[in-house]
Amino acid sequence: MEDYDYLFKIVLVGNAGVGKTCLVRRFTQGLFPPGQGATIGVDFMIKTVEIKGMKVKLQIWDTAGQERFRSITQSYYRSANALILTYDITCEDSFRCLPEWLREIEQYANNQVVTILVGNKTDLAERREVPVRRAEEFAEAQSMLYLETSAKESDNVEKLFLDLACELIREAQQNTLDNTDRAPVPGEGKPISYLSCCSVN
Ligand SMILES: Nc1nc2c(ncn2[C@@H]2O[C@H](COP(=O)(O)OP(=O)(O)OP(=O)(O)O)[C@@H](O)[C@H]2O)c(=O)[nH]1
Repeated sequence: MEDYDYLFKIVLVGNAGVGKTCLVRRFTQGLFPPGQGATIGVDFMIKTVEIKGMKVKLQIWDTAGQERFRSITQSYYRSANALILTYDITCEDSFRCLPEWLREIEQYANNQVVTILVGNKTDLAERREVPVRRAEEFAEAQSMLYLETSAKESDNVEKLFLDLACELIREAQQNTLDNTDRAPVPGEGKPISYLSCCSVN
């Protein structure tokens, strides 16, 4: 027996140094690690949360932002249910690279993937280089959700992962409904569980 109702795979992508590892560590372990080194390849963490009485297991994959790991990290996109596309609000460069990340997503992720744009490091407001409005417009144009966070101050980090989990549950339930509503095609087999629950012994 599985000990959860839903299992979702979430992958974080974005330039090196934007704070992907810190976001994951803050959410899964409740800490902001000092002197966090660059991620090598990919890292993996699990956290189970409870949403509306359901156990939701989140498999969180933290990918390296450095270009040299790109061929490894791309292979993790395919099976992702959600992608957290992260930039640093104090680093214009990390925002300017977003179209490049979107091309990667388009090429390697499945077309059902839920993508959220995250501007991290809001605690460094005095060093902000990317205005909120600009990021909002970019996210809207790309049909992405958008949120700003601070892994350091723990601002919006819990909200980021829980909102994403809620959205994934909503989509999963919608897909189940769509499949259940589908009229049976003549000759198409029915699942055994359906037949057995209707049989009279
Ligand atoms: N002030 C501030 N610093 C942050 C925040 N998040 C991360 N940092 C710092 O940014 C630097 C990079 O953080 P990481 O989490 O390693 O960044 P990353 O995106 O995982 O980097 P790669 O593994 O190289 O892709 C570290 O020095 C962190 O301490 C934040 O919310 N606020």
